[in-house]
This record gives sequence, structure tokens and C-alpha cells, in this order.
Amino acid sequence: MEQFYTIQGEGFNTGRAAYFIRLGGCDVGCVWCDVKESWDADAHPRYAIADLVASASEHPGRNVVVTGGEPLMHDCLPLTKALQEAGFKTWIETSGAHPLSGNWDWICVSPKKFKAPLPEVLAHADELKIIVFNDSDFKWAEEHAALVPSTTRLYLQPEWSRAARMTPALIEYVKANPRWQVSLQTHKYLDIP
Ligand SMILES: C[S@@+](CC[C@H](N)C(=O)[O-])C[C@H]1O[C@@H](n2cnc3c(N)ncnc32)[C@H](O)[C@@H]1O
Ligand SMILES: Nc1nc2[nH]cc(C(=O)O)c2c(=O)[nH]1
Ligand code: SF4
Ligand SMILES: [Mg+2]
Repeated sequence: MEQFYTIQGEGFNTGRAAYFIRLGGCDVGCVWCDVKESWDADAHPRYAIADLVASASEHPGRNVVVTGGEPLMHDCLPLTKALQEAGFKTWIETSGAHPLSGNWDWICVSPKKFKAPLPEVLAHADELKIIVFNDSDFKWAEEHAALVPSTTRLYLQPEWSRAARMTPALIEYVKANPRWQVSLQTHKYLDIP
């Protein structure tokens, strides 16, 4: 759908330069999705993998975030193989609702109520990032934390439109449950892509 070089705004790798490749197509249907224009894969141009790698290579950063849309609706093996052969670290942002494909250096799973994550994807999560839309999401977060490895980093991220309302509760939750960390969409505060 689009590519851009920016700063990873969310989660464990927040603050690190990365080239983003946003793949079109998503069937999860989150009501609060901040990139709904990605849902229809056919609405976007197709790019050759070699051209994506060449575009990423124009920048000094050597981290690539593959996101979407839902990137795991595609077979990510050819793209990640080409990126790693060119010297990039491959990071994915996924809901986990489709089978895992690709070779990944960092897997961020952000499960959704709208379409359940697959156990095989949760089992490979380096990072679990729960979007907090209302108070019931803390219990839901714990249910998913029980499904990932004990080494998986745990993040709570306020849903953007509800951030002003939910962030105080999120802060109190992390203070009381310190194995969780706060993740903010820092790129939105910085006004960068
Ligand atoms: C747009 S999604 C694309 C990748 C994948 N479909 C997924 O949901 O993980 C990228 C990240 O943005 C998060 N996100 C999407 N809309 C958001 C919103 N309104 N507020 C906070 N986070 C949001 C998702 O949970 C996910 O972690
Ligand atoms: N800067 C920046 N960081 C991000 N982290 C995850 C994003 C995404 O949409 O997947 C995202 C994004 O869209 N921009
Ligand atoms: S899974 Fe990701 S891209 Fe799909 S609707 Fe939800 S937030 Fe948006
Ligand atoms: Mg985003």
C-alpha cells in the first residue's frame, strides 16, 4: 500500500529508525482501526520485492517494519528473505489472525476481539501489544498474556481516540501490575508518519 522511512512509534522498538512497508488487505475489521484505507488490497498498487528492498536501501536505517493491513494475509517468506539477505532486520506488526509466514527478527502481536489470534502466532510473539479501548480490555489483556511465552514483553497501548479517557486507568494498571509496560503511539504526538 505504502512505504515510508520514519521512527518506530510503538512498543519495544519505539524511537528506532525503521523503513515501513504497509501491505494492503485486512479482514479483521477493528472498529477503531487507524488505517482503514488499507483493508481493500485491490485498491492499492503492487510492488516488486526487489524494488521494495531497493527503496529501503536508500536510507541508512537497517530495520524494516512490515505492517498493514494484516501482513500475514500474504506469504511473507519471499519479502523477509530478500530483506534479510540485503542486511535488514525484519520486524512485523500483526494481529495474529492468520498463519505465520516469513523469517522475523521481531514479532509484535496485537490481538483483536474482532478475529481471534492463532495460538501458533502467539507462541512466537516477542511482544504482545494490547490496545486498551475500555476497562474490560485489562482482563482481556491478561487472558492473552497467559497464551504467550514467559519471555514475551507485555505492552498496553491506549486506543487513540480514547487515549485521554483511558490513559489514567492504564497508568494505574501498570503501576499495580508492573510486568506490563505503557506503549504510546509516539509518532502521532510527534506528527510524523
Ligand atoms: C494498523 S495495525 C496493522 C498491523 C496489524 N493489522 C495489527 O493490527 O497488528 C498496526 C498497529 O496499530 C495498532 N492500532 C491500530 N489502530 C489503533 C488505534 N486507533 N489506536 C491505537 N493503536 C491502534 C494495532 O493494534 C497494531 O498494533
Ligand atoms: N511511526 C510509526 N510507527 C508505527 N508502529 C506501528 C505502526 C503501524 O501502523 O503498524 C506505525 C506507524 O504507522 N507509524
Ligand atoms: S487488524 Fe490491524 S489493520 Fe486490521 S483492522 Fe485491526 S488494526 Fe486495522
Ligand atoms: Mg499506524
